[in-house]
Amino acid sequence: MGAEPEPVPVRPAASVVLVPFPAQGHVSPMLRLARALAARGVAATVATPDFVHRRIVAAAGGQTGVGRVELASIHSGVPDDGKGDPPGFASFAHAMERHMPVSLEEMLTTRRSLTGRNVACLVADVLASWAIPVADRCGVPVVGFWTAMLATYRVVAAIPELIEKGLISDCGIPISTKRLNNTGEENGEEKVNGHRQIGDVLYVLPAELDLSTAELPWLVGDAACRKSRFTFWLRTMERAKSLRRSILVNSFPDEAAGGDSGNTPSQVLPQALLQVGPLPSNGGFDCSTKGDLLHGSPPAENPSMWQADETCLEWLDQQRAGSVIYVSFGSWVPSIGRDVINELAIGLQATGRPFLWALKEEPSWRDGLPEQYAEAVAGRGKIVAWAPQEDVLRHKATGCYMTHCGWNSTLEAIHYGVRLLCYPVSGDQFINCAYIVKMWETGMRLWSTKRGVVEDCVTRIMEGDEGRRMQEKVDELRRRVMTGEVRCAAKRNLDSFVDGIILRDKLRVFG
Ligand SMILES: O=c1ccn([C@@H]2O[C@H](COP(=O)(O)OP(=O)(O)O[C@H]3O[C@H](CO)[C@@H](O)[C@H](O)[C@H]3O)[C@@H](O)[C@H]2O)c(=O)[nH]1
Repeated sequence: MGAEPEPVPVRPAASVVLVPFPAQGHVSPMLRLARALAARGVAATVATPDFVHRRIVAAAGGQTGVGRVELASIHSGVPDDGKGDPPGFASFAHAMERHMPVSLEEMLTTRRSLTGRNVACLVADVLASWAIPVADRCGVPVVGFWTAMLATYRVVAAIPELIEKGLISDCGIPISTKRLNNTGEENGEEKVNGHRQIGDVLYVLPAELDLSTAELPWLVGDAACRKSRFTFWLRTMERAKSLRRSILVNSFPDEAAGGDSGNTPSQVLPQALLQVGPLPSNGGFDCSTKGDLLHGSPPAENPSMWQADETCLEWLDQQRAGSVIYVSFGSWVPSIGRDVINELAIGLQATGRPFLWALKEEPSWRDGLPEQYAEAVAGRGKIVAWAPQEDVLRHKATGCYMTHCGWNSTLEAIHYGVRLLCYPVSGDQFINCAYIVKMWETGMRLWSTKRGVVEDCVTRIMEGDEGRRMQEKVDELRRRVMTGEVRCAAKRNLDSFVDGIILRDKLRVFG
């Protein structure tokens, strides 16, 4: 990041507690938000369940702070020895409703009795909606934080309408494979005032995305898993309704610019949605013409739950500029399957190009590799458990990124101007992929990991005119998002949120 963090007043203006959902893709942006608040003079504490806290403190070298941000632990009751992968959703879903509220309530009341002041605001990840009633009970104003695209928020907020219009059952299962953003033309509908009329379909997304009901975010895993994810979403969105003040969104203003926005209806939501992204990793926010574009300085240390393998960077130093395929499926997706991994491995080998693959050490991922694969690709293919991803993306050797389209990865690729090969797996990744491929044209979809398809797509993105056009498009998007008016608008949203906290804390009234 190029921008220097802003100077901070000696005495914090107000204190804020931030509660992320306990997954890497949520903890990282919450830490960034906390750093941005700290850079504006607010005392920020990121409170995570003990099983996350242990890992990020270990990654931060035993320190209970990152920069000026304090790290605090919430008792979860989830058995964990702090080693290996953190517990998954099934293990902590119960803890979020039963154990963690008690611990957070104690934290908020203890802080009040120690300082004589209420915490000025609690920022709750919308997916950590369990924290909202706790804040209400403690009389602490609460604001939401959405770590993904605003478009995805619109889709989940539209669940009641999706049910009402018969697109999904009341368990969230698609009733037909209708397009989510059907243009409606086949139904003889007309555009009125630039917006298509809502008929038996719902226009929550721009038409050119062409998403189907089979790509809805809660359709994860088998039938039982889908049902429980949908129940989770229903509860989450019910609680989100009480977030009357605002929801901060880690996306950039004008996500859909360049598309046919006439097809996107205005959806009435109960709160202001403030786009404040991409949140910088060091708390600074530079919206000059140069903006946060600089490649020179490294991203600030943001500890993750796994130790990054720093040998990646020496290895990248030895590769030709723009020659490396970086491959990662993030932190939160279930294994894509043994056969799929096997074909992908053979396809990557067949490209004859250097590749760096962040592949989890779990057998469900690694067992898919062909026998003696490491030896077969030695010198050209490097496989690590966890890469220093931002450093990898900003490295001049990196030519393209094969990704699951997690939103943080998507933002990081925009920030560092890297073209994408998209292999969405679950959740919001299909929506992100549709934006990348159809709206921004900064990547192409890898429909299968069959060796021939991998070889063909890698060649097209790395050498062809198609790939060159994508590079131009991603450079253009990067400039639009990281500099000038869009960047300034994100900064203004963040500043007005902070001014609101400080002012209302002074007046001891919020809302
Ligand atoms: O080897 C690695 C792999 C990942 N990362 C980092 O981990 C984060 C991964 O985030 P993301 O790309 O969003 O993927 P997930 O961790 O899988 O994120 C979950 O949360 C996101 C935000 O809500 C959703 O968009 C995703 O679909 C969901 O899977 C990014 O900051 C990466 O830089 C590393 O540092 N090293």
